[in-house]
Amino acid sequence: MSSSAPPAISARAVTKSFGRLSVLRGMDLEVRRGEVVGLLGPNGAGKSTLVGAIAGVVPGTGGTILVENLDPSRQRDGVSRVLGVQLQHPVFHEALTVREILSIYSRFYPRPWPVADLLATVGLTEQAGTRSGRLSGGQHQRLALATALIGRTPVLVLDEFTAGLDPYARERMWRCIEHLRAQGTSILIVSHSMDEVERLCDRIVVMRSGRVVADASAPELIAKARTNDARVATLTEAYLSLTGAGSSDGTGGEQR
Ligand SMILES: Nc1ncnc2c1ncn2[C@@H]1O[C@H](COP(=O)(O)OP(=O)(O)OP(=O)(O)O)[C@@H](O)[C@H]1O
Repeated sequence: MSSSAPPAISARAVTKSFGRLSVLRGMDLEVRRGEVVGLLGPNGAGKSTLVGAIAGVVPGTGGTILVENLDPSRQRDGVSRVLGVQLQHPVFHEALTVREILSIYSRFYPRPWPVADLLATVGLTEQAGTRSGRLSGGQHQRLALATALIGRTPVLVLDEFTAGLDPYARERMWRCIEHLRAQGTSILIVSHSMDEVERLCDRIVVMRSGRVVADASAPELIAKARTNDARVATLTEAYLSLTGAGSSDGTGGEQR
C-alpha cells in the first residue's frame, strides 16, 4: 500500500469524560492500511469507550478521530460504509432469527457477504432459523462477529470478539481474521487474550487509564519490559510489567 495513503484509523489526543470520570486522557492510536493492531489494557482502561468513539457512537469526544479520512462523529454514513464494528455487548432483537438479523444488516452495504456463506464461516448454519434470544452465549458472540463482517468493509474493529468462544470456535474465528488480513483488511482487535494478539497482530497498543503506555510488536514489548525486569520472557509478563502487575483495581478513568 502506498505510504501516502491515509491510515485506516487515526486517533489523536482523544479525550472523553463521563461526568467527573476522565476515561480517555489523550489517547493516540493508529491502524495503518492492511495492518492488524491489538489494543490491550486492564478492565476499565477505556478500550470500549475508544471503540465507541471510533464508531461515532460516543458523543462529546475530544481530539481527532478519522476512519479512512472520515470523521465518525460528523460523517456517520460514510464511515459506516468503510467500517465494520463488533461492539462488546451488542443487543439484537430477540424475536428475529439469525438469518433475519443478518439479512437486515446486509441491506446497509453495497456488496455484502452472502448470508449463507457468512453463516458457514462463523459456524451458525444450524442456527440460521433460531431466534437470537435463544442463542447460547458463544453463538450470540458468533452472530455479533457476523454483523461486523457482513459488509466486507476495508476496516474492522472487533471488541473481544472471541470472548466466551470454545477453543474450536476460537480457532475458526482466528483463521477467518487471518484470511481477511491476507486480503488486506485493516483490523483493530480489543482483547484480553495474549495468545490472540500474539498470533494475529502486527503491532500491539497497550493502554492504561485512558492513555497509551506502549505501542510496539510483541517481541519489542517483551524486550522493552525486560529492560526494567530481566525475568520478563512472555507477552503476559511484559503486559503485567508495563501496566503494573495486579493492576485490575479500578485502572480505568481517574477523577478529575
Ligand atoms: N456510558 C457510561 N457512563 C458512565 N461511565 C461509563 C460509561 N461507559 C463506560 N464508563 C466507564 O468508563 C470506564 C472505561 O470503560 P470501558 O468500557 O471503556 O473500559 P474497557 O477498557 O473496555 O474495560 P473492559 O476490559 O472491562 O471491557 C469505566 O470506569 C466505565 O465504568
